[in-house]
Amino acid sequence: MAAQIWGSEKRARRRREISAKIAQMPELHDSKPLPFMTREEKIMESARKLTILTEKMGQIIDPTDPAELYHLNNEVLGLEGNPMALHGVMFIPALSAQASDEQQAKWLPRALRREIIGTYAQTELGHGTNLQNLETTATYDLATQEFVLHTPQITALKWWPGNLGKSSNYAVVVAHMIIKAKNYGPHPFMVQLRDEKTHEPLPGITIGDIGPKMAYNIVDNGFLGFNKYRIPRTNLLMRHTKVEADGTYIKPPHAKINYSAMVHVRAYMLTGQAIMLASALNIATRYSSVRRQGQIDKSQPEVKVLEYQTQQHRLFPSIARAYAFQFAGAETVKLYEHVLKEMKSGNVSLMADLHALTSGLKSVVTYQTGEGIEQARMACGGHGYSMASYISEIYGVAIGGCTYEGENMVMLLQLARYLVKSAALVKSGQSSKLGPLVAYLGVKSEPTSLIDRIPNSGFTEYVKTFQHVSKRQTLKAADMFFGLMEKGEKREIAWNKCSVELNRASRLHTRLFIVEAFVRRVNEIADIRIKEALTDLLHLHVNYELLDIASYALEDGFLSASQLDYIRDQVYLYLGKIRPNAVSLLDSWEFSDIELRSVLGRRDGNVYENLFKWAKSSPLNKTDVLSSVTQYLKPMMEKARL
Ligand SMILES: CCCCCCCCCCCC(=O)SCCNC(=O)CCNC(=O)[C@H](O)C(C)(C)COP(=O)(O)OP(=O)(O)OC[C@H]1O[C@@H](n2cnc3c(N)ncnc32)[C@H](O)[C@@H]1OP(=O)(O)O
Ligand SMILES: Cc1cc2nc3c(=O)[nH]c(=O)nc-3n(C[C@H](O)[C@H](O)[C@H](O)COP(=O)(O)OP(=O)(O)OC[C@H]3O[C@@H](n4cnc5c(N)ncnc54)[C@H](O)[C@@H]3O)c2cc1C
Repeated sequence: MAAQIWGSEKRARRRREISAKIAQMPELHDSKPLPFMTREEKIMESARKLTILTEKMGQIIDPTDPAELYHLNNEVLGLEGNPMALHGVMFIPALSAQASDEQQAKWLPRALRREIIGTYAQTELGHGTNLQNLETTATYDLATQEFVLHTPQITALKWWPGNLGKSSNYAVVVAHMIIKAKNYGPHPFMVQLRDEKTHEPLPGITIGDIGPKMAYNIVDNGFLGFNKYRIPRTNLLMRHTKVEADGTYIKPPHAKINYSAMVHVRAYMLTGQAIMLASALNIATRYSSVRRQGQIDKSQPEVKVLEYQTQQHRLFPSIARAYAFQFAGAETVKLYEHVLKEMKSGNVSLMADLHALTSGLKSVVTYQTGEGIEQARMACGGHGYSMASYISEIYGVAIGGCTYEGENMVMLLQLARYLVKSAALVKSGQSSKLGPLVAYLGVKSEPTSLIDRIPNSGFTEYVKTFQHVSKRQTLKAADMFFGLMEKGEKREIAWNKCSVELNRASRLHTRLFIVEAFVRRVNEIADIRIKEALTDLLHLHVNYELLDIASYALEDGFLSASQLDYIRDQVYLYLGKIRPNAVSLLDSWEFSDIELRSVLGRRDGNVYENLFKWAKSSPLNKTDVLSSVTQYLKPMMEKARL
């Protein structure tokens, strides 16, 4: 199963080997539990481990393999981030995709050797979503052949970029490029921010940390202002766009090609979300198989809380989602790598499809991951609320994904643009022009679902039902939009008036894709035992998800009330079937205790001993009487007693 999750036997084996090596290297372990550290201590601890990793990485992993590097980071540095998180996730991908060969030769080896640390500075205090209204300017000075970066007012301060505040000395900065008074829109520039020797900010640069956040507090998300700060013309990233010495602008082959670093993260973050969801569920499910509370049959001893149907219903559909996200994420990364290769050789025809797909997936996956992790926390009762579970940290980090790389609602609306265009093709009889991801919009649907009549259809009837509701909602929202315009409404106003319905279509379309990715994977599996276990999980997935969106299928009678009862029964049937495998389905992800960082979810299951030991090590327990008591509470009580 681990091979299914991680992509191959080799990958799964390498993960195990890497975890085993790290277990033998105490210098790479947290020196004390992260929840007991201040933010400054955590940042120091992370930097300490990061530098050891830089020295010893070659002994542990193949540093050219991104999957191995990712696992190493998760184990050693953890999910709260690290001082170079954005360096790997966005800075290097931005240079790789957007810098010319000559620029790459100059900067990439230095970045890869970690001579310099970089980030991706795009979002501003006043604007994150609407990139067209970013305010930082890069004005070309023909006389000196330099761009002059400037922050015209407080809202133009770069705000949020990870590791910008304190760690990075370089950044890819997105600014509006102005040449001879003409604004060419946002473009990426390579900018040195700090002196390479002293790490002091360079003159003309105001920079710092934006303060603590809900989670991710090892990352120094930062602010950045420029005061007429000059950089050479050749620091504009010039793989796709060029500005010649005389100010001549050569436009890129696709208007949005400079957005590639964002698409990179949107594609890769899906498996990251799956891992966080599976981690939280691993903790909750292990704990639920240790925790005994109450009886189902009063004549019997107390049961493990995992025996309760409500507990299973709370956890198991999310287990199925974690697998589904992992499989859909793997397909998306494959597509992304293909499109990137095509883009490098000038073929940009697949960019729109990739953008639509990743926009929808990042939104649905991050939202449902957040839901699943919060359920996992509640499933642990009181101990879930303790930082000893570590679930609150996982939650805080995971839901950051609902916001970064494009706010979820906004990204769903990006997918909706694609769906509406596709609906227009269907309506004008041009279904043959539909791309493979939306081809189902052009296929005539049956009048009613056959879900309960062909139970051995190998999920075909389920996929058809998802297709039906997605198609119906897409066409309905598109009709609403076109209808308003026909009545004379301006396009943008009509769009806004339909946007809730449009986003519903986007979610349904994305959920269909996730189901299909899960079905595709299960169909590919040869090992009968693995296939069986995953088929059970897939049964739970399709039935649970369909129940969740049933109102769309009931509206037009595609599903009947009795079919809904059938689907519900199937959910209960598969909850029971999955119960014996539940812990194994999560243990198969093979998270080490070091990686999970959860006292509650450790592999040994010694929950109560571990919790007591952990509480005793709390800094508050170093002394029996705190100074807050001697200084304030004791005098207060004494005064009251007089
Ligand atoms: C590893 C895990 C670790 C995980 C660890 C991760 C650590 C955290 C990292 C976080 C880093 C960040 O957040 S970095 C900052 C991220 N920021 C964002 O994501 C900003 C979100 N905003 C945007 O992406 C954009 O502004 C949009 C897409 C919302 C709107 O862009 P716009 O330029 O105004 O375009 P708009 O008019 O809406 O659309 C014009 C046309 O362009 C198309 N279009 C728009 N974008 C694209 C695109 N990328 N590719 C192709 N086409 C595109 C549209 O579909 C549309 O096509 P047509 O319909 O006309 O055909
Ligand atoms: C943990 C974290 C890490 C980050 N890292 C980076 C980084 O490394 N580099 C970087 O540059 N940025 C980074 N960001 C910033 C991030 O990319 C932005 O916050 C994000 O793109 C959302 O933009 P915003 O903050 O402007 O939200 P807003 O757009 O202001 O969103 C506020 C509300 O307005 C709604 N809204 C906005 N526009 C529309 C619209 N057109 N239609 C409908 N509704 C709309 C949204 O749906 C939302 O409900 C990070 C953010 C976080 C939280």
